[in-house]
Amino acid sequence: MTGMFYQLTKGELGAGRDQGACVAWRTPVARESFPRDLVGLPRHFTRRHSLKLPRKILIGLTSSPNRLEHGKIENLAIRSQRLDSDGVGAMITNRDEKNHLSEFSDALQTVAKALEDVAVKKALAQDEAAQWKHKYELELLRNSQLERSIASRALDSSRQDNLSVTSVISEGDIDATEFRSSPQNTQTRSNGYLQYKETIQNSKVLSYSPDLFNNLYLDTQLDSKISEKASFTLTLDPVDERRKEQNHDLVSFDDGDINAEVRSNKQIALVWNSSPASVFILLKPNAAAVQQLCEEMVWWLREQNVTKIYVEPRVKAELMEENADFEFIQTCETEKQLVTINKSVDLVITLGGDGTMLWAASLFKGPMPPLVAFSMGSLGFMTKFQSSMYRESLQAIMKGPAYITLRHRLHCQIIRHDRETDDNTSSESAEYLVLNEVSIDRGMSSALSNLECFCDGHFVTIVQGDGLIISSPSGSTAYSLAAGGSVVHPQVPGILFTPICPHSLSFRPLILPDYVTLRVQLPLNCRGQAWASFDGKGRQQLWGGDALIVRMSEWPVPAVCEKESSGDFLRSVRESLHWNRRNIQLADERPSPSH
Ligand SMILES: NC(=O)c1ccc[n+]([C@@H]2O[C@H](COP(=O)([O-])OP(=O)(O)OC[C@H]3O[C@@H](n4cnc5c(N)ncnc54)[C@H](O)[C@@H]3O)[C@@H](O)[C@H]2O)c1
Ligand SMILES: Nc1ncnc2c1ncn2[C@@H]1O[C@H](COP(=O)(O)OP(=O)(O)OP(=O)(O)O)[C@@H](O)[C@H]1O
Repeated sequence: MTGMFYQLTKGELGAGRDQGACVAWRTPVARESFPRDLVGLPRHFTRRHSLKLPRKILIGLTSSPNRLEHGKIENLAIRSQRLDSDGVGAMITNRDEKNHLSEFSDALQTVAKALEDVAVKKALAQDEAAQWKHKYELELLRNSQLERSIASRALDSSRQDNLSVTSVISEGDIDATEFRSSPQNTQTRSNGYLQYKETIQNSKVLSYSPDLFNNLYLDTQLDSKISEKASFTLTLDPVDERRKEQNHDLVSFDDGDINAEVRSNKQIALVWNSSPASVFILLKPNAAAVQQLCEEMVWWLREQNVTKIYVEPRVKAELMEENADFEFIQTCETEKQLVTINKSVDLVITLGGDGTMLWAASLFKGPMPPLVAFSMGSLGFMTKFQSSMYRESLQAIMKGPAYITLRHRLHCQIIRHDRETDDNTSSESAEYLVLNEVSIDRGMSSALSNLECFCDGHFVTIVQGDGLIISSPSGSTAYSLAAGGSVVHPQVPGILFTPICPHSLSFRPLILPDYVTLRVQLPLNCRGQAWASFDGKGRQQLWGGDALIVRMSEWPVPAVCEKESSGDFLRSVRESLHWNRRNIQLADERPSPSH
């Protein structure tokens, strides 16, 4: 035997030919020693980073080093260069054929390492590109906000009061960018979800200007008229006296001892600076009771001096069918108008179940006004307000203060693999904001899904099963719960990583910190298809080479609490999910020894 060559094509181990001296090596030992991580590793690498993997890798064993060097080794060397500067390292020479198996195994390990390194480099490069893109977009948004503010001043000096509020308040824009991208920056993360700038870092007050809720994300071409939204202030823990003395550093270094007295346990209260006067009501469709309540609520809101009431076009048509007097209700016909509505809405009200709340959140593809969710569904985990008490509840909320749960959303981006150029950086991409989760499943395919997962560029695992759920804490009680994920309080900053029916005994769900960027990609050679769903909607098919990038969004859903964040959450866990429901054990009827 002069030599043996093994071809690695599409992640499969096969046998090649060396000048007619080929030995087909298909023993179980060789297969077992084939490193698992190598199977299905991405083989599509951008030209920009020169990380394109070869379609075929040759691994040679020979008893003649010279032949390797001057024969097939040429082929190997070329491929090695493409793979990594360190080379494949799989060319092994061995005069002792008995040791071939172990040498071959070592060689494969080396190749696996090289492949993994390249995959990690690629993921890092793409994550970095995504982060830069994101920073760039934020910068654009800030600039356009600034420009609008300047234009507004020039246009109308009589609105000076409003403008001065805006300029002061703009210091306190809620923005989660820094804390996400900077895990080390514990100071700015001291309040969990809120990040506010130096000037007000210790003031315990976050203020929202009307401009804050303009839908900057979607459209910057809208009119630059001064918004008529009511302004308000979000105050950290104004009521709880016990916590007044606490400073907001997550970690303090007093006396050189590191302690963490204050964690992300703040309650957030909303205080209106001026009364809310415009409301957007969203209804669950095809429910007579919901429509009836909406009609009642509209008249009542008018009595409360709510001057602008918006509904969806479908709802306006239904209301007008009932009573032509509803003409005053406003609506939108186009997406652009919807954005304009978002700019001037003080409060969003949903009448329905959790699905209606998800629907409402999906309409706001950027900042969102406070949301009050009335329960008119079957489960109502997140919809804590009783519809029969809407007058009392809305009166209290519009007077303020009201507790708020900032329900964080996930920003998801699909990056399509360009099948023509064989890379996936240049193709079009679609973006989504989800309140619950993005799930990737195998759709109609009967094959195992095969999803390669990276976290901040680090290889995590390959999901082989029905799919994967990447969930927000709010979504932890939805699909993720059904797949065995932990129930997480909505104010715990994290991202849930929950497999769906993994074909493995040891694949436990994970909870990752909220600053990470996750990347899930389909190998080019995947057998089945995959589908991504966003809060159970908008299904998108993913093909081999496509990737999904998920990170925490900076635009949460500020949900008004019925009582306060923890009280509402625990009540839902007990009453909606019947968590730990069990008959209480009977008391011991024997007298205790002391009696
Ligand atoms: N196997 C499952 O449990 C499963 C499967 C698919 C989708 N879902 C969930 O359904 C959601 C879409 O909801 P929908 O109302 O539009 O669809 P839907 O009408 O199919 O209802 C899904 C159910 O999940 C509940 N739900 C939704 N969000 C919740 C949350 N955050 N906490 C607790 N319960 C919640 C709803 O109250 C409803 O009863 C998806 O985001 C997904 O989480 C669950
Ligand atoms: N305004 C809307 N427009 C279109 N679809 C909507 C709207 N509101 C709700 N939906 C959809 O209608 C479906 C049912 O709504 P919802 O979940 O609120 O009711 P439910 O199932 O009775 O309540 P629960 O979620 O408490 O079980 C959901 O899939 C939701 O996405």
